[in-house]
Amino acid sequence: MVKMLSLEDAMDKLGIVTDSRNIQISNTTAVAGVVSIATAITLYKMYSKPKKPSPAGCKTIKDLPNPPTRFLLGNLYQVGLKEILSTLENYAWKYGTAYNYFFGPWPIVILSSPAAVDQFFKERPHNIRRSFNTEKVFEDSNIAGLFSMEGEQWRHSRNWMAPQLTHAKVNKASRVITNHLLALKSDMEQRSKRNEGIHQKWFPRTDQQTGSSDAWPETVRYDPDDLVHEITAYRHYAFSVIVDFAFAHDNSNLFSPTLFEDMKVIFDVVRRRAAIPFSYWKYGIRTASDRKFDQVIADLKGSIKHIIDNYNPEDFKNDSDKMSTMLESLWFAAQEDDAITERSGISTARKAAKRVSIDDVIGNLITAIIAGYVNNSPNFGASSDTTSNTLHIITYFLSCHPEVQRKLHEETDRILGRPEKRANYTAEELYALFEVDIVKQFPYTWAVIQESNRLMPVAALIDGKLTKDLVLDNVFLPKGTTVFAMSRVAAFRACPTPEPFKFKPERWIESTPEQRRLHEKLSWGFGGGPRVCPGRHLAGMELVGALAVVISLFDVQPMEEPFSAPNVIEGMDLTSLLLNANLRYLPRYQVQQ
Ligand code: HEM
Repeated sequence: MVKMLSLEDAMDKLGIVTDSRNIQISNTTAVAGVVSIATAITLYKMYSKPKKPSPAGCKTIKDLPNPPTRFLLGNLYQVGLKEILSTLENYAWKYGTAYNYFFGPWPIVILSSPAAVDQFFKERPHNIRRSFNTEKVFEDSNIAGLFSMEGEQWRHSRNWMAPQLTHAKVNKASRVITNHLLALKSDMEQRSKRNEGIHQKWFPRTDQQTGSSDAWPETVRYDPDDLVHEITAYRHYAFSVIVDFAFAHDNSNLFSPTLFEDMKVIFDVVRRRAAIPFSYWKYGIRTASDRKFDQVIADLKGSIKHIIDNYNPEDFKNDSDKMSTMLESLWFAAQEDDAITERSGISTARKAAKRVSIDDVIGNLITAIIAGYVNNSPNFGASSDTTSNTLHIITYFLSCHPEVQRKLHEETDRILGRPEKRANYTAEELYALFEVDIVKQFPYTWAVIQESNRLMPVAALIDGKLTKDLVLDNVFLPKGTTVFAMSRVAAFRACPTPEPFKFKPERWIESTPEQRRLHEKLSWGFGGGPRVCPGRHLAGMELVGALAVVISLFDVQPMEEPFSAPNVIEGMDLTSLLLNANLRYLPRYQVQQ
């Protein structure tokens, strides 16, 4: 007999608190029912529509190859969500520049020719929108911002957000990041100490062993449980820079001290909500994390409102050299104070900002944190930190390429001084050494970042749904088609320099002007077209700062592990995350205890 239980009971079992509802259902019947109805509706919609004629000479979706499918499951049986990117990329190499992948009965067109990916980026957001329910989830969660918006709303937000993140504006932020660099240095010293402790435990010095000459001293005490995957130091750094840049100006006590931890709940909840096809939380159904989410958002909004209410415009007027935070700039733009808005470099945003509501400002500031700290790709439940994962990936590449690391050390030592000296710089001393544009100041360091982004971008795949019929790379795709643009594969296909799969930062410096131009064109680590990452200049400065000032103080090496240890792999949701990359950070200077 099928056990009947109320929705409330079921949700309670799952840790979900409901308002008083008393719908009687059985688990399996309900799930089977929903799946069957959804499938039937989809199949009906797919096959009842009159087929549109495709332009002459174009392929259609039906002409595209696909990996072998199973009834109703499509290709889903072949892959877990974690391996989705590597699976889709391998198929792209096997099936070519355009193929179908079936998510159950739903075909998704996977594009990986440079021409198609380039056009995909250019067509967004007008003719291609984000797929799945990104816009709705953010909107229903009251945190709509640039990342999730579409259409006119997106254009409007982009018009006033992008000017806050220009190259010129970001260059003024080098003073802001110096303090955070010093904090990162001391975090890295801790991390170095901890990992060296593990190393010493695994490989105790044999001359300290006792026992008779025919004893078998235990010279290796490797224990994989000693290792923890954590990039907290990088996360803290990325988080404090973006919070400072967006609103706080070195005044972190404007926010709750637990904000860093609390933000995680935002990402977790948004991710979960995106995976569920209806906005359950709007109907009083709430898990503990949904309630925590509401509280964190309310606190955040309260803090931002408090900053706005207590803001003294004179502070800004009296210090014209100071970089305005995004919040200040937006505040002034909204006040229509022409003199000040011009000085803060946002006059182009003024018109757009006039119509900005406090909720728009808040939503977009939260978006900046989400996108700058965590690239939350809600479509598939992916969540991976953009800046901090990029830093982790780069340090891993450095550990595998000592000759590249040596060149990076040469550049940074030449510009900033020997490690012994610069390890003790104050924030002011460090700031004095920075040129206006630190990305240009450290060309080799920047080439290392570009090369790492080419090989392992945090977003190697970007999704979209067509809002009108389009021909992409000679394939006719009707309105409503979901496409994935495989930007990494596309960039590899047209790599203008030899050995495309190798880590060679020199290709960004020593190649011909034509090769470099092509590399830049194919460089989609920050997306492309109108929706290109507006935070890329800030991210560039953060990354160069961290590598040049902090990471280069250490000799980064892989932890010594046996062959039985798990391989380093590119773990995936939809964004890259390096797994099993355990590193040693050997200081190149005497660390003060
Ligand atoms: C290494 C660090 C970063 C990487 C690799 C990165 C990468 C990307 C990529 C690939 C996109 C395009 C996603 C898509 O179109 O679907 C994007 C969009 C975006 N990024 Fe970044 N990002 C980084 C840092 C930042 C920072 C620091 C900020 C904030 C200041 C930021 C704000 C945004 C926003 C708001 C969008 C959405 C733009 C739109 O849809 O118009 N990102 N980022």
